[in-house]
Amino acid sequence: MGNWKEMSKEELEKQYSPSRWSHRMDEDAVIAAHFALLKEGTEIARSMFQTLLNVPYGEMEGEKLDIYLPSNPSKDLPLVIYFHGGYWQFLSKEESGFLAVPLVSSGVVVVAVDYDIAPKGDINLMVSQVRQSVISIVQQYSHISGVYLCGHSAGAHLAAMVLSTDWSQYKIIPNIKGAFLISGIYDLLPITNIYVNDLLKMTEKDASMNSPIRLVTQAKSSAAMCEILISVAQHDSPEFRRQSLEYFQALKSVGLNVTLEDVSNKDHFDIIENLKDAGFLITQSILKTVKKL
Ligand SMILES: N[C@@H](CC(=O)c1ccccc1NC=O)C(=O)O
Repeated sequence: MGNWKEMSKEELEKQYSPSRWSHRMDEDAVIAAHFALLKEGTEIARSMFQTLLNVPYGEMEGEKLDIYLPSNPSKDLPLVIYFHGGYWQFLSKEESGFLAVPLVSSGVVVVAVDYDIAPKGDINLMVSQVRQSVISIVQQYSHISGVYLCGHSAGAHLAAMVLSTDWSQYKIIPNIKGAFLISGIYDLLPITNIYVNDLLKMTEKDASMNSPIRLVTQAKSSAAMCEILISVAQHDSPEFRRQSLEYFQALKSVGLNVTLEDVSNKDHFDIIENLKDAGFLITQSILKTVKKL
């Protein structure tokens, strides 16, 4: 899978430092602006809509989610579950409500999920938490018209891991109708020996077992009815772009319903920040898919 094995540690660290590829700002500024925008957008969403904040989906302290509700909730609304990015070590649901602004305004329920980021949580715990969050939502909201997943960066990885879940080990099988995977990582092996793994402390076995690109056979059976949209930014690094392309090809080769969207003039950060706007390409794709427009 690619030529990352031939790259020096220095080159790999550059490829897996999204902030170094932005054409808009320098590294520190793009990350600072990212945090500020997501936080501000989340506060706007909380002021606009009825919310249920800090709803538990499990026993552990970190297993909480926020629900953003349309004002006239009818019975069969679509529901989008969002998993935030931040390399499994930054961000939280407190910065994950921004995308509710255009979606909830159009009659979609939005759920933002917290999971225990590193160093508190490891990759196995995070994957099991996001799976449990989906189960919990489906149990509580039996009247919705469909459940859709959305994730950015590390959150797209987690959403992809949900698609590859063997649900026979759970009490119910959630009917996931679609997934929006934005600038994700689908093979974790390239990051096991670089700075990203300093806090995560994944072994190669952890990385391999939690790599969606190695679990497409499971996705083929668990996500057979799912509409999958993989988006990647023009100014994502070549390695990030390769990861999206190869995951797209792998899902396509087993016959899944998957589309790849190359989003021009965006980088790793504004590709998700722009989901606060109704007119943005990916917002429109999400609305079309979940509302069957
Ligand atoms: N060191 C990384 C940091 C990073 O990827 C990041 C940092 C804060 C919030 C989100 C991030 N990335 C993806 O979600 C970078 O160079 O961008």
